[in-house]
Amino acid sequence: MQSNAPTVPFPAAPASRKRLAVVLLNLGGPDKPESIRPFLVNLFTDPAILRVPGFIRPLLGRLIAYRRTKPATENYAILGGKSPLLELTIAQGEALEAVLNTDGDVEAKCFVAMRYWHPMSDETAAAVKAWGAEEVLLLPLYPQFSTTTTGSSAIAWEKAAKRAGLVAPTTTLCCFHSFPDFSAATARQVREAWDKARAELDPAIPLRVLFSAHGLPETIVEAGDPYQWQVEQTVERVVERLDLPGLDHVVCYQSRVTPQKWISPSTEVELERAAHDKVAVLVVPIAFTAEHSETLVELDVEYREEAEKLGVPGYFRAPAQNSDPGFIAALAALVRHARRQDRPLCSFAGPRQCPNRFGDCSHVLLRNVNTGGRAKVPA
Ligand SMILES: C=CC1=C(C)c2cc3[nH]c(cc4nc(cc5[nH]c(cc1n2)c(C)c5CCC(=O)O)C(CCC(=O)O)=C4C)c(C)c3C=C
Ligand SMILES: [Fe+2]
Ligand SMILES: [Fe+2]
Repeated sequence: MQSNAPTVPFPAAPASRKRLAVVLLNLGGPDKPESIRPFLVNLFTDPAILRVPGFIRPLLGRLIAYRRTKPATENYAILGGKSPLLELTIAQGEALEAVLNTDGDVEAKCFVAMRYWHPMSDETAAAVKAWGAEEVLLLPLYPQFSTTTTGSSAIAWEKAAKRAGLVAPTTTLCCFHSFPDFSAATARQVREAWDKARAELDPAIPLRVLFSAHGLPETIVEAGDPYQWQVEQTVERVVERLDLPGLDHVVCYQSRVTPQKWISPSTEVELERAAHDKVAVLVVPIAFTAEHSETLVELDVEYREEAEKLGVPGYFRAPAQNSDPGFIAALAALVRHARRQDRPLCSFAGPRQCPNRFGDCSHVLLRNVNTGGRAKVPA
């Protein structure tokens, strides 16, 4: 894992080992209380998030950010005034880099490019160039593709790479919602959390799994965003591997922050239903791969309190992946597949096509942004 600001020239790589920069894409979070407002301004002025005519966006985005600052500040105060996301992402990068460098054919280095707070794409693209990358792989830490997350980050990276003069061939991975190694690693963590919850809970009380994903405004899904469909796919694959026949489970959506209609059911409504049905819940974050405010505050504090108030007879939470070795091994497998470009990583099926802007990638996620080359489509 390389700091984004190299101060000394890097030594040349041995001739046979290509320099592969793996750029981990994530959303980012404030590093101190004063960063909360500008972080929110960056987020709400992104056209992928605030879909209004361009001339209104700067003003409206700032207004929404201004109104969101107080609740966000209260949330981050619980976490010491900052988001843990960068530290956790750096740790994921270090772990991934160690695994990738056991391969003989590459010299891999992981970088982090956050979308709305530092290090952002411009700094990272400059660092990747300074390191002398011969190949770049953009690896989103979002399992499911959304135009609001991976799509937005990929667009930001493309512009930043141009500004930095980074010309190394670049591959973008759009998603890994159904990637078997990812499903298996996630299922292992969920199963462990299930067994622990079951051991603590009165055997007479049923336990329901709430797979809780970040929500999206309905209009974004209606416009073709595959996120919700991919979340459902992830849940199906994970449940298949849990080996808990007849498991009572549901997919629900958290973190609504705008007044529009968001996709449903909400996690709050599912807590009400659990209270009504007198079942305990195991909440599993299914669209975040690292802990941050929406898991550590929303799930662990707010929803837990709400569940208690509603009389839900038990509240348990499975951890996000963070640097779980199984998850890191799955990321390494994804990187290897992506480099070989010989396997379909996207199971976005049928006539619907993955609307990521790097092409009509039905079944194929990868495209070489700089050269226009396509991944091979398997027969
Ligand atoms: C319209 C607003 C938002 C959409 C759409 C949205 C989509 C989306 N976000 C994530 C993952 C994360 N979101 C995070 C923070 C965050 N997100 C929004 C708004 C939207 N997100 C806000 C306003 C914030 C800031 C925090 C807050 O005010 O509550 C984070 C990082 C948080 C941290 O602690 O670091 C992540 C990660 C996904 C997966 C997603 C859609 C698929
Ligand atoms: Fe978000
Ligand atoms: Fe796709």
